[in-house]
Amino acid sequence: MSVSEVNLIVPPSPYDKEEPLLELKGISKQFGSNQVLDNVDLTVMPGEAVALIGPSGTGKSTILRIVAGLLAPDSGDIFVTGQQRQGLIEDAKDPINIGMVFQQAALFDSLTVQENVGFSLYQNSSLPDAEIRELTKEALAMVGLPNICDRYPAELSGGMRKRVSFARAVIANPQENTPKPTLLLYDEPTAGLDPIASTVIEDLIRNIHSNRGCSTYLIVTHQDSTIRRTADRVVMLHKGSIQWMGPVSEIDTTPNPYVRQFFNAATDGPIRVAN
Ligand SMILES: Nc1ncnc2c1ncn2[C@@H]1O[C@H](COP(=O)(O)OP(=O)(O)OP(=O)(O)O)[C@@H](O)[C@H]1O
Repeated sequence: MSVSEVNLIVPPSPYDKEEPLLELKGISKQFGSNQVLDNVDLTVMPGEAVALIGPSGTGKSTILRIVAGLLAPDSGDIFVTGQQRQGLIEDAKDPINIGMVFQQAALFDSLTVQENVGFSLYQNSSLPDAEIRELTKEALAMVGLPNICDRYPAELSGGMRKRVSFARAVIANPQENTPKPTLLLYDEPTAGLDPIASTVIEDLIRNIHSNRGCSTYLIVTHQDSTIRRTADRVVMLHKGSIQWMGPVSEIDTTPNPYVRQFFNAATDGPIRVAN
């Protein structure tokens, strides 16, 4: 079965399309004396596919971890479907599902693929084992890996592990009364993959995106093909501040010097490379 033949596992969003799904207002974060984010404002509308780009160490993953509720900003406000976030994800649940796909697939080595994908349902639902198994099978079929339930992460290639982590991020609990929209956060999903494996992942991201329930995502990537093939809008970060944002169709035409330098891979320009 191909990825495109598989049905949605997350129901459609009941939310008003006009309300931002996510708003970051004046977000700052410092680690010791290192000012990593400096007054970042970012709005993501339902259905948007946004790529966060910029040189290494510029705060992209830090933004994802703040959006996921894993890290608290020093200052600034976070609104999720208009509701102000209080504390971290462990303190209060968000009104939407926020799933994060980490750079290193972050699977538990001692658990099977099936147990990894169903992990949140085993932890947070009272569903019987057989139903969780069925849901994990569907999620694995969605990422094009229908027959690997009983394998262990160590037995998979890097690309397969990433696809398993996608399945884990999109699995939904059918016991939740109100269907919630999902915001997916991808941290360098194609890093370290060969060009063909990258294309598989990019297609998968787009495919999950076209399913309405998981239609919004923020993706951090350095890869030119991943930016062009997965994003509608691009946000360029440099030293913790947004330097440019615009549609992906403008990355080759904007005169913005940061964008020009980044896509030309030039050493000359406002982005200074640490030696
Ligand atoms: N928990 C932490 N403690 C101290 N410093 C941190 C911590 N997390 C991140 N940093 C620092 O914050 C800066 C930004 O890191 P971040 O991972 O957000 O950058 P990035 O833009 O995602 O980089 P890359 O493209 O290389 O992944 C780096 O200098 C990093 O060393």
